[in-house]
Amino acid sequence: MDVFQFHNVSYGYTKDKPILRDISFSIREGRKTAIVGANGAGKSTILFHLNGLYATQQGDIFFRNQKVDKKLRKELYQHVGIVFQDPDDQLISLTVSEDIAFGPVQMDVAAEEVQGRVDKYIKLLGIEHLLADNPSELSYGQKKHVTVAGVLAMETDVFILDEPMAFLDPFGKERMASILQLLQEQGKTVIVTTHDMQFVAEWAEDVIVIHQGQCLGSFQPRELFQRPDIMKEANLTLPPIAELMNDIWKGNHGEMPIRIEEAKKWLATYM
Ligand SMILES: Nc1ncnc2c1ncn2[C@@H]1O[C@H](COP(=O)(O)OP(=O)(O)OP(=O)(O)O)[C@@H](O)[C@H]1O
Repeated sequence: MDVFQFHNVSYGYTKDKPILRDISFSIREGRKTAIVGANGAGKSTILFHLNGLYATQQGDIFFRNQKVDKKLRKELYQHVGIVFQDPDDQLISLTVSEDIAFGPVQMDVAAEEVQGRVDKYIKLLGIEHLLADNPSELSYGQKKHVTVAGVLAMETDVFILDEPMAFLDPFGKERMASILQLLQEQGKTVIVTTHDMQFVAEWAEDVIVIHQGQCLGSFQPRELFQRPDIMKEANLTLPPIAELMNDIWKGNHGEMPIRIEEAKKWLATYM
């Protein structure tokens, strides 16, 4: 089943400049979906429609086959958690602990359960030592961990993360990758925007390509990397492993290796 469908959606921040132009695509339930495209392509603008922050101006959005009208748009946040690209847009409380509790409190989760979730997600993110700190005084990476914990604490079944890996150190990236994996194992739908094509290769099942406010299609990663026309039009680059392997693979011996583990196996077999 599709969790979201966009039908001919257009959107502009001002009347004279369309940002999303007649966009149609679907996002499947329980899948790991990446939305990719160059800076300014319109990815964040799409995400803000997915959790009801923005109302459609033209076209229709369907959430689990139900048209998103005024009423459903207001309820979407209970199903769809979103981690913004810039944590400063999201952190509002005076302590980390209050910030993580904010979402579930808004959703009328019982106090005891809220405390249980705060404890659980600070442990998962490894930020127990920050609990009493003021979020505004943390580093970018620490703030990001707090916002992720806050959205996890809402326990929605759709998770959206705008550039989850940006500016994280290698350890932070690993932790983020394992959280995304955990969400997938729990059967959640996870949607991310990213510029990191190696991450797309390693993680994504479906990739939606956006270029100048238009959708160039939905692909599986390997399929996309073998479409130089789409890659070029959307200003995307191959993931480093695919770039490296492309010269020696030359279409021989099965599928093009795009992941690190695949490349290792391929090299051990054929070189
Ligand atoms: N609040 C706003 N007011 C006016 N224009 C905006 C606003 N937010 C975004 N835009 C414009 O909309 C376009 C798409 O922006 P958006 O943030 O959706 O792109 P993006 O694909 O997420 O980019 P990036 O990869 O840089 O995050 C850009 O031209 C941007 O300047």
